[in-house]
Amino acid sequence: MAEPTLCKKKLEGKVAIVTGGASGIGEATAYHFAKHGARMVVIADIQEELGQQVAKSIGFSYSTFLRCDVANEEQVKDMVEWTVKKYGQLDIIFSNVGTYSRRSDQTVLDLDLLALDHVFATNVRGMAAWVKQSARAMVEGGVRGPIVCTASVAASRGAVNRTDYYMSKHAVLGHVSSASKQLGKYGIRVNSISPSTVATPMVCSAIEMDAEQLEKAFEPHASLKGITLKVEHIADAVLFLASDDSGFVNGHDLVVDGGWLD
Ligand SMILES: NC(=O)c1ccc[n+]([C@@H]2O[C@H](COP(=O)([O-])OP(=O)(O)OC[C@H]3O[C@@H](n4cnc5c(N)ncnc54)[C@H](O)[C@@H]3O)[C@@H](O)[C@H]2O)c1
Repeated sequence: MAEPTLCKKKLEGKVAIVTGGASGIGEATAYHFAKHGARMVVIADIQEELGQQVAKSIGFSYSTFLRCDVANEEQVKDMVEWTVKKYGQLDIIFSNVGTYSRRSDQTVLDLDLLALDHVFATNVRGMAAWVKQSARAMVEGGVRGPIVCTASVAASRGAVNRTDYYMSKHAVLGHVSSASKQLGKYGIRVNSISPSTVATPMVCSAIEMDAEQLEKAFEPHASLKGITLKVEHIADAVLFLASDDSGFVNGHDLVVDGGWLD
């Protein structure tokens, strides 16, 4: 048997974009990508101060922040072009931005369609714009880069409220599945992650709980006991899908829910 050799870092030399990298799951993943050798992690977000802070604490030699509203395709296109021009390539995209509805009481009978439009503009249109523009750059540059999108456990079930959010996350799975079939011929893998509830600013403010309260409230949902879901667990799953460790995985939704019990 050959002598074991030291493993190289999983993302050595790669250029990655993380959308929604100023906070929560995106922030944890931006750190994780840098820790695993990414040459540059470009953070896209609308929260400028927080985004700059994340890039600064990773180190400006390894990370940078650009303001980009994912609902605006021109901004998405500009950011992809800027990244390719500045760093020579785009290897990995983690399209992670998502938002809750302005209204938590979105039920089928009382659906506020303007609030639905807002959620869809970010969660569906924004996701589609990122997959489209980054895949175009990858095809053009001959890059067989992985694309990872954030769905949710809400992508595969219904709920008694937040109808628009649940609908939008179902759309993410449909989009990822189609993209994986269409982009496979270029060697581009497209997968998603589906976390269950994890304490991030988005969820804590929507549910009006602090992190500790939220973790306690959702702990009974997991069949797995003695461990609490943290954003780092999700970043681990994203890293798997973004690295060669998942080299033959395409069109897969990786659920990170500790065995969610309905
Ligand atoms: N936290 C959870 O329990 C959970 C569970 C399943 C799925 N998700 C999904 O995870 C993803 C990340 O959410 P999070 O929980 O880390 O929330 P978060 O609020 O901590 O992070 C989301 C980030 O997206 C940014 N953002 C929002 N709208 C934007 C836009 N139009 N353009 C650019 N940036 C924008 C926000 O500024 C924020 O920094 C979302 O897609 C969310 O739906 C979260």
